[in-house]
Amino acid sequence: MIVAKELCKRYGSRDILMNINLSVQRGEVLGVIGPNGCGKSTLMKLLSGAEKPTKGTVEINGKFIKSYKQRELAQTLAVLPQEAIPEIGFTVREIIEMGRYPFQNWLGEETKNTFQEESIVDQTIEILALKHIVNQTIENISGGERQRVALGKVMAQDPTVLMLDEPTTYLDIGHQLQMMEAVKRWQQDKELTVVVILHDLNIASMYCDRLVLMQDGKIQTIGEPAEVIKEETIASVYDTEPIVIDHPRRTVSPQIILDPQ
Ligand SMILES: Nc1ncnc2c1ncn2[C@@H]1O[C@H](COP(=O)(O)OP(=O)(O)OP(=O)(O)O)[C@@H](O)[C@H]1O
Repeated sequence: MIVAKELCKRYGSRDILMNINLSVQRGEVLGVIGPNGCGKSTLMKLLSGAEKPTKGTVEINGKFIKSYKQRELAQTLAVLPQEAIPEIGFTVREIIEMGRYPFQNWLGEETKNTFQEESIVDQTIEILALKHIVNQTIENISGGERQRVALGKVMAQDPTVLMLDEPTTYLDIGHQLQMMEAVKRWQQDKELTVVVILHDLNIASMYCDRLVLMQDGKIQTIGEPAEVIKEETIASVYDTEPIVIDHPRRTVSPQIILDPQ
């Protein structure tokens, strides 16, 4: 569970985030949406402890984030940043194994049951359909495969809280859905708490329990997709005139059709 209270972030003389209050329940997927530069990544940096707020607090699983030790935080929370840096020269399997570092002692031995840990790496490779390329080095696989490997590394970390910054960038529509389905299955199996930044509002509407729509460093609206994905709201925040329709096969996932004038 994540609780953010009165979060503010200022860079120099610019207020980037202003008085953000939100909570994410255990097992909930919260999507963060909003135009470029509205403060989504900054919010994720504060929620994950990568940056300190100018004011306000963040609690993860009932404990203030600033009081976590680094290793303890890495055992609780995994973050997939916007541009996950590829580990050049390492194989796909080696990169996924790196997700286990927080659980290893200084000799590189697993501090949990070894059989179970081995199977986490193997399960991850299986779930993300990476078996056929496990021994290939990262520079010799496609951009979409690289994105799945980056997710694999955080999956192997076996966190209770997961934060993803635009995990579907660079993916074709088939792989976007494959990626989101993998996250959803994993999230449901382990009752993970997930915060995910998404630019694609249709994907956000389909995969998130609630959405927080940000504008100029503030929360514009927070609620279920049907409460947030509304023509007048999207029009005012994104300065465009979209058409919002019900998904023909789902009841709770409004979809956006663009209609440039
Ligand atoms: N370290 C920093 N120093 C100064 N300004 C920053 C810093 N990091 C971000 N900003 C500014 O804060 C604002 C919000 O940035 P942020 O990356 O959080 O936006 P975003 O909503 O994630 O954008 P995008 O959708 O383009 O990724 C931007 O105007 C950015 O230039």
